Amino acid sequence: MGVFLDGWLAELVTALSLAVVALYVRFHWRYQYWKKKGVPYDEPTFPFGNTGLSILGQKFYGNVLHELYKKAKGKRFIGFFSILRPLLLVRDPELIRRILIKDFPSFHDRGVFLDDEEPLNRQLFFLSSAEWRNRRVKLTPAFTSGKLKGMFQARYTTDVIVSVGFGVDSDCQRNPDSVFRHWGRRVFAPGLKVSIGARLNFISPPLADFLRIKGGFTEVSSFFRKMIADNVEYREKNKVTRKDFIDLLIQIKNKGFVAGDKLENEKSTEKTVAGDFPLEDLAAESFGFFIAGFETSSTTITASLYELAMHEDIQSKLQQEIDEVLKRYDGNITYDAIAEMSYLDKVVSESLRKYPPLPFLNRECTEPYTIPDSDVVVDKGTGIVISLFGLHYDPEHFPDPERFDPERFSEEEKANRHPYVYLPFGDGPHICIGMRLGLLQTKVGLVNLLSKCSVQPTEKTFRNVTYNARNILLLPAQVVELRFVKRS
Ligand code: HEM
Repeated sequence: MGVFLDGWLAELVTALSLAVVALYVRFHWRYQYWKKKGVPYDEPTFPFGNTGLSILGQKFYGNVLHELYKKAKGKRFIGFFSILRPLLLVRDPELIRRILIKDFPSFHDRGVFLDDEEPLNRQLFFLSSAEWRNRRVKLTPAFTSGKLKGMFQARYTTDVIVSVGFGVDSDCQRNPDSVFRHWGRRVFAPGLKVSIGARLNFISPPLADFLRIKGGFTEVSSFFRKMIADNVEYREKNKVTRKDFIDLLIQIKNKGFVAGDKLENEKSTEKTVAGDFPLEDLAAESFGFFIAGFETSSTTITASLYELAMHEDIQSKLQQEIDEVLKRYDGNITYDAIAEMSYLDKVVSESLRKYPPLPFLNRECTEPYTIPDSDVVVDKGTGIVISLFGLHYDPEHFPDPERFDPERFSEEEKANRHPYVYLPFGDGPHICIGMRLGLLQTKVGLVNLLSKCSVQPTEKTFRNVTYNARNILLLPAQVVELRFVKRS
């Protein structure tokens, strides 16, 4: 016998039904949000809003956003929902420019949730603005071209990142099972639970916060933190210096700034002092460099090689440039030699257009904001999303967008289009801090390979790429099979 009804089962079913109805009403009411504001929006469905396929791992989030972008053709922005959270996808390049740069004070957070109980989460990409600003000022001098030139060694992605970031030799090229590749893979090819968590951190931060989902790094946390702590201790004890990020981060930890840069004097305000960048933050930051630089650059190298294999004419033209420049540098792949390869720059730019490793940018509205030339007020807390697939594949900006054409990046073509329709590294104060390093290591990898080998498709090489729906970063769902043929 139940308290109100005949049996406990009937009471349970009734209570559950009432809860579902209450939830449904709550969602239905929330889903009127954009309508009430007079903003065009994509009709959401209960309970995931417009991002269900991505949260459930059935569709790549980059593609979900691309479709929304296409649906909003002719409009400056479109509203949508991630579960209960209203988001605004912005299409208009002029409005994008304002959000990223001029009106940055109203959008200074990225709006991604990562639990700060996990020490590795305390890194630039995820910090909220109060801490981010100070950290960004400290870290910027570590990425100047002078510093990169000093660190530069001709190695490939994992090795470069590991060498410059961690000060240890990873030997990933000769040993594909090296410990770094192993841990790198654990970060980027996580299990189901971690991958759902990672998607929620980006797609639905409030739910991730509610569920206290820590982000994907807990599994790898102790390995990286111990490695960095041992490394720092060894260097400090034995007075070892190497020209790498760890050196620079140790300087920040001990002195509060990086020596030898203009910024040292310009920006060392009273906030930039020793002691507010402890070892734990140093570890988080170097781990951040590892994760931000590992997959992004290797994806760009793979994408470039894939397109070059499919376009023999472009590959020959590039190899001709590489051969000519390297001849002048006695075969040495130096920083200056890479800088002289202008066609290489176009090829990499076009690869980043078609395959932006992070195919969206996000910001959170941090104070009510009236969209210029409209009556729409964006409320504090609203998520702002910019679809890079949308912009980079928009035929209005890039005619015949599926075609791989490095000439889109000739000075003339670049001058003919709006600068905010091509944003593989983002822009504004949150722009990728590792842009120069990412480009450099991608180019070094390509030059190393293409100076010795040509690349060809095999019968198994796919013609239509699809993306791994469980990942936030762009990763092909299939293996990219290519044949390398030694050049004579
Ligand atoms: C081809 C390589 C790379 C691509 C395409 C790429 C792309 C991006 C993008 C799109 C953002 C977001 C920018 C925004 O929101 O406006 C970003 C942020 C960031 N990237 Fe990269 N990245 C690359 C390589 C690297 C490397 C090598 C590092 C470090 C060693 C790095 C470190 C970071 C950090 C720390 C942030 C956060 C910056 C901030 O919020 O202040 N990235 N990157």
